[in-house]
Amino acid sequence: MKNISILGSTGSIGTQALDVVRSNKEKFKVVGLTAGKNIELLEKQIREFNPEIVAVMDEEKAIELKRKISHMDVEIFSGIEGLNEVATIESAHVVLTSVVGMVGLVPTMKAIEAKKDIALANKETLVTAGKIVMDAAKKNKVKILPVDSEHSAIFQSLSGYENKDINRVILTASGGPFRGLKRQEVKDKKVNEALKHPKWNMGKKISIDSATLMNKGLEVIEAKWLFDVEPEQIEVVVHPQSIIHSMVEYKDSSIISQMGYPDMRVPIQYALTYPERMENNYEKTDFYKIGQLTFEKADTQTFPCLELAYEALKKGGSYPAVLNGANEELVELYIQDKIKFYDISDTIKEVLEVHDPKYNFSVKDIIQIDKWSREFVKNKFKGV
Ligand SMILES: NC(=O)C1=CN([C@@H]2O[C@H](COP(=O)(O)OP(=O)(O)OC[C@H]3O[C@@H](n4cnc5c(N)ncnc54)[C@H](OP(=O)(O)O)[C@@H]3O)[C@@H](O)[C@H]2O)C=CC1
Ligand SMILES: CC(=O)[C@@H](O)[C@H](O)COP(=O)(O)O
Ligand SMILES: [Mn+2]
Repeated sequence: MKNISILGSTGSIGTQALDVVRSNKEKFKVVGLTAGKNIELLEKQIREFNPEIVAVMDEEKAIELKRKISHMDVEIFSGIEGLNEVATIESAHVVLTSVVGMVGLVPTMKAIEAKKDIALANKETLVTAGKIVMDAAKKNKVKILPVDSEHSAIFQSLSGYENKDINRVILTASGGPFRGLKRQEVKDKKVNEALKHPKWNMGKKISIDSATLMNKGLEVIEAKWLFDVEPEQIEVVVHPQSIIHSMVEYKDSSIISQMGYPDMRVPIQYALTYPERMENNYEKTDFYKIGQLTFEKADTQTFPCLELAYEALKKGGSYPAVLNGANEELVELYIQDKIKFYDISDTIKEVLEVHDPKYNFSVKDIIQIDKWSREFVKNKFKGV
């Protein structure tokens, strides 16, 4: 039996992970769950999966939940300390980090220090503090098992090979809902259209990131830390069918990829069963229905966020954390219809230009730098 704690169990990844558990109750036991504020869904999950402890980020919602289920045998925590409790629960073997945003960094570090293997969906953790996280994982001898579909694909395509054998990793991108459009056509697009991802049903923040291509930029940075490759070895290829989830080219020019019908339960399951594979009844890939697998260059004129992420990665140090913090704030403003599509990339460009970088930093420093970047955005759009 593998015991799992899920940080962000009420989200897109969290609920799909619980679906994997639901179909395999003899293999997995849920010991911890967390939500941001959706206590209605969390309560249902508690009733179904009977965890030992749960946490709700929002303090008032945590109190409300305690009142509602006071008769049940589950401890309820709140705030970031609550997330840390769920991340470090004694009985957990693996912690799935599926909260959205850099708020996942501290609980992930706590889980690593408590020697839990990490099934990592929360890419912002590696974007902001990749070196610190990977060093801590090495020191504590814990595995970081990628959940993000592209990184799971690379991880699977790497089996048995060493880093020195790699020429490049090729991240595939769907191109997002605005693929093929030009700046003039994209500039006034509203959130409802940006949320219509062509292939995946995901949370709002990552869906907007897909529309701007920042998701691919964050994934380039995530790949650097997970696979110890240089920015020049990471290539992005637009592949609108989202069947090839990513690829590795080796020094002998062979390319190995992982493919399949786009369903996040597959990489989630693999991270939870690794190194074993487990049967499931998910949709199988029908190549005759798909017909063609096509490839395009990413349009970085229309979607500058991808280049901005490469630039932040190449500059190194605290630049990726600044890029991420600003992006999180800007995406939230865009979702609230307070700013326009190109305010996102324009502002990230500005904040990267004025940032005074740090090259040696702790998690505490990164939290400060993240805050500074968010303040930059808040000041720029004060009063909107
Ligand atoms: N969805 C996908 O297919 C993929 C997602 N990812 C990554 O996985 C992560 C999760 O994405 P996704 O599941 O789509 O996101 P969702 O928005 O669907 O879910 C986010 C989860 O985090 C919780 N949460 C939100 N804000 C906070 C906060 N401030 N503090 C604590 N908990 C919070 C939410 O709680 P509540 O419901 O109460 O708001 C929810 O449980 C992201 O980093 C994303 O980039 C990676 C690859 C694919
Ligand atoms: C499912 C997943 O891993 C997402 O990150 C997805 O890849 C987003 O698609 P884009 O390629 O459009 O960013
Ligand atoms: Mn992805």
